Amino acid sequence: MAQDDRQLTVRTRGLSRGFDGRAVLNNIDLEIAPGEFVALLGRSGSGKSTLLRALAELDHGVPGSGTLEVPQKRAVVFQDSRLLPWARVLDNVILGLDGDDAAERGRTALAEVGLAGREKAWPTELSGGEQQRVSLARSLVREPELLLADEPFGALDALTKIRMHGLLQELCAKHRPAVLLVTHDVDEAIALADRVLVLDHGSFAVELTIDLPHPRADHVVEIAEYRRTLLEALGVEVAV
Ligand SMILES: Nc1ncnc2c1ncn2[C@@H]1O[C@H](COP(=O)(O)OP(=O)(O)OP(=O)(O)O)[C@@H](O)[C@H]1O
Repeated sequence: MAQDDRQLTVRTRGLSRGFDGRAVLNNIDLEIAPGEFVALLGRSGSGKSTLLRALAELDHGVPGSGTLEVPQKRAVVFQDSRLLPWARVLDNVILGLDGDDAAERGRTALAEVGLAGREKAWPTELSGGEQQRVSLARSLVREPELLLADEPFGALDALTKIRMHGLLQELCAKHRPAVLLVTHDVDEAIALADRVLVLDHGSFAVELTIDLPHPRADHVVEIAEYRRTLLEALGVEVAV
């Protein structure tokens, strides 16, 4: 089959973005297949969020060029859950949804993220991890073909983060959105992704397929090898 005939959820060609005359993304060709989970690593300032915002079409006014194909049915999750403080949890989840069954769908999504019974809570009554669960439910209820996540677990403690990895993995296995996860965490990328990309100086320096079944934690030898490859690509010396 010719390459361009493949069914893809994301396709960029020659995507470039820059600020103040300085190139941040340089001719990026990115393809994400339906249901594929891609993690994006890169040093601070390498352009990860710039790429994610371009895919979310949240970068109007940013100078750039290239083409971008993304589905309309997409959702974005940020490090900060961005819940509306004056709306109860269920209302946050279904805000803007049409249909008589919106509340029912919202309840189902909340149950899926482990928050059944918390529909009437205010966001401030929830822990950081619970707020991120609500944020995931708000995305899920929209049945996105593409989930864009910008360091969604970056502010969580280590244990909560591991639980959230399990939850996200479970939700993705069930709903099969294509995912682009921006993260600083090499272990998170290896735990979750089918493919890891390392962004450096505006283009992909490394592309690594994580060829392990889920759950992955027991595959310590392979994980160590992937880890070494990715840390080297990020310029971190690994002394073992
Ligand atoms: N709105 C903006 N105006 C000017 N420069 C910007 C703007 N947004 C991003 N930049 C610059 O573009 C570069 C890439 O930023 P970006 O936020 O995409 O990096 P990142 O890899 O996500 O970083 P981090 O890991 O620290 O979040 C940085 O040098 C940043 O200062």
